[in-house]
Amino acid sequence: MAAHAKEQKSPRFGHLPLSTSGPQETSLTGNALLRTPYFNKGSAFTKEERKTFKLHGLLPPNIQTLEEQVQRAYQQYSSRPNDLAKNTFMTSMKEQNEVLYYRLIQDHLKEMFSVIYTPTEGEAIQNYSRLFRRPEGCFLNIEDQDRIEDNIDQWGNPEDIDLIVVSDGEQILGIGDQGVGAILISVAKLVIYTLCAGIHPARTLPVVLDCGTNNKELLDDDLYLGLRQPRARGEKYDSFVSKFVDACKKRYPKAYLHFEDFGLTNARRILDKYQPEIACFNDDVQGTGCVTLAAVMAAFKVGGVKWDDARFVMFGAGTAGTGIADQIKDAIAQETTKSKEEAGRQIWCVDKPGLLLKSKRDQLTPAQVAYARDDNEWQGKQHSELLSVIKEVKPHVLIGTSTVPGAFTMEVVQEMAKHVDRPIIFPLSNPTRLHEAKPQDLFDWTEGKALVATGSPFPAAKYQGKEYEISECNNSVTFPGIGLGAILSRTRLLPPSLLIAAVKALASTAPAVNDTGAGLLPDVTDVREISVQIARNVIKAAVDEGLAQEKNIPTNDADLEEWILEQMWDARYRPLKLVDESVATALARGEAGTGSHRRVASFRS
Ligand SMILES: NC(=O)c1ccc[n+]([C@@H]2O[C@H](COP(=O)([O-])OP(=O)(O)OC[C@H]3O[C@@H](n4cnc5c(N)ncnc54)[C@H](O)[C@@H]3O)[C@@H](O)[C@H]2O)c1
Ligand SMILES: O=C(O)C[C@H](O)C(=O)O
Ligand SMILES: [Mg+2]
Repeated sequence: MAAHAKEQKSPRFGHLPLSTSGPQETSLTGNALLRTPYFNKGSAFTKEERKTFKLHGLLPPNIQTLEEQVQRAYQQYSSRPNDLAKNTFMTSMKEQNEVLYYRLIQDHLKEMFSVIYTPTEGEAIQNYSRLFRRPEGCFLNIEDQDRIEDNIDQWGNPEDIDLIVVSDGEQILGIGDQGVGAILISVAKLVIYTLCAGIHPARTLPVVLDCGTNNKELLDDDLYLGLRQPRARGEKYDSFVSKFVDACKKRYPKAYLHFEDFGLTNARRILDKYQPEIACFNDDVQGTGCVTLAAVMAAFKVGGVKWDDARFVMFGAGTAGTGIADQIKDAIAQETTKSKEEAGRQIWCVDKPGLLLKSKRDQLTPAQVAYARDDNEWQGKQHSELLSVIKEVKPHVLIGTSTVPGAFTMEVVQEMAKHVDRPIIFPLSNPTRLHEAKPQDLFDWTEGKALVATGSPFPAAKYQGKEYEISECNNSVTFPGIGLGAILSRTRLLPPSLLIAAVKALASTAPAVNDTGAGLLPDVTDVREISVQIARNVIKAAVDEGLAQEKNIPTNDADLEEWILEQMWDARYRPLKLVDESVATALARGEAGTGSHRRVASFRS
């Protein structure tokens, strides 16, 4: 449901582009209001609201607070037998009452994060066509390219959408092609944006680009809801993506575009094409690169490693692996006197055939070619499997984005530990079952010396009676804050300088500076505050680069932080004001009951 950008007056800053407080206006009453999750307060509608909005007789008489509702909802949640059932419960709750949904998660963030996001969301995606109840988001398909603009158009006026998350479903987490089920990764990433950075939930749009699927199980499933045909490639695919991006630019010129879980052959190519044209971001390449770099920086502080001679092995040089390598390369070049090319030589990439070598360059993606080694460096040496590469390179850092569970064996890890004091090991493949190693094993195999962060959440590891927090090195720590900064500054583009600014903010919040057993990255419960720091740096960088289109950005840090905070959406009930349908309809520019379910509920926010 698109929220109109009613200008908000702040006592401190005057005009604010985004509104997050004050009354909300709607023409909806009775059952229509109760069935609109963005407005519905259920048992918390006040006495006056029940009268004004004709709710008498539609609700039991007792009026509850949001806190009481959270208590009840949490009991219902807890009674669900497993994580997938809990995830389904939460999806239903979101369709009933959005404020309650977000408040419930906010109050139990640590416990629920893995249920509404990775890894359980992966399971929900795999079961999309079986669990389907109500569509959520915008479904575009490659056979209906002529309708893209119309379909996109249904979601609001040009001012209404700040953020679009889009996936084509080819490489969902590490579970591969999930076809139309990818809509749920777009939805989940948007939920994280709202929870962790206060992005207004009604000003976002989840999209799936259904290009067919090569997942045989889905193609053979009678209940599969997506296009039942092989995944399109080549010109047809490119024209689909291009028409989609053009429609977004035309319809929502201010929206920031987030690409998620595209396949290896497309993810980087699409980013490279659109990065110079619009404010866009690929989470798997850039978000992962940023968070991993921040974790590496924190580990270097603990382990005393210097950028000049640090050696890195990337296991799995796909979208995420090369994205991380690029961020690390840039950091080496920045922290030392080396050129980017020299910096790249401190990174060894291993993929399916082994170490990437120049002689095989015609089989490599452009992003991989940058890391291919000279064959003569490896003449007479084993380089086709990870253990031999570890023996030769003696890396300080080993990062896994391969989707190969257990690839970091005891032998590999102990070989690494022979050569460095504090082996830095990040198994990042999601979901949990695909991790290259389990954190507890890494501690056991290295006598507690390993510095570890993982892609999905893990319990603390124990060594000799002491507990070590395992930080989640997941792009969810970075993409919300980067998005918040991009949206509030209305940056025209998102060049690397803005990402560097984001990493600096994140790295400065790292808790494990003195090896106390704390994790290498901030905890998820702190992400909202960290998002403010990240957004502040991104906004400042956008201003410095002349990219910020928002005119009223405060110039000093304290004011800037307050300005950001005032525009972050929070899960609390706001007073409702009944307006004439013609006012609301004019605002929504649509006719009630005809367009998408967003349009039906015309309102100002
Ligand atoms: N923690 C995070 O924030 C984060 C972010 C993005 C991706 N990931 C995870 O990283 C994994 C990869 O994602 P991606 O988008 O880069 O996928 P991708 O398909 O682009 O890359 C995977 C790479 O691993 C390689 N690979 C496969 N089997 C291998 C083997 N036996 N040995 C060596 N390499 C092998 C593939 O050839 C490919 O290059 C997924 O599990 C994903 O969930 C984690
Ligand atoms: O979605 C996640 O949990 C992180 C990442 O984007 C992934 O693809 O694994
Ligand atoms: Mg992803």
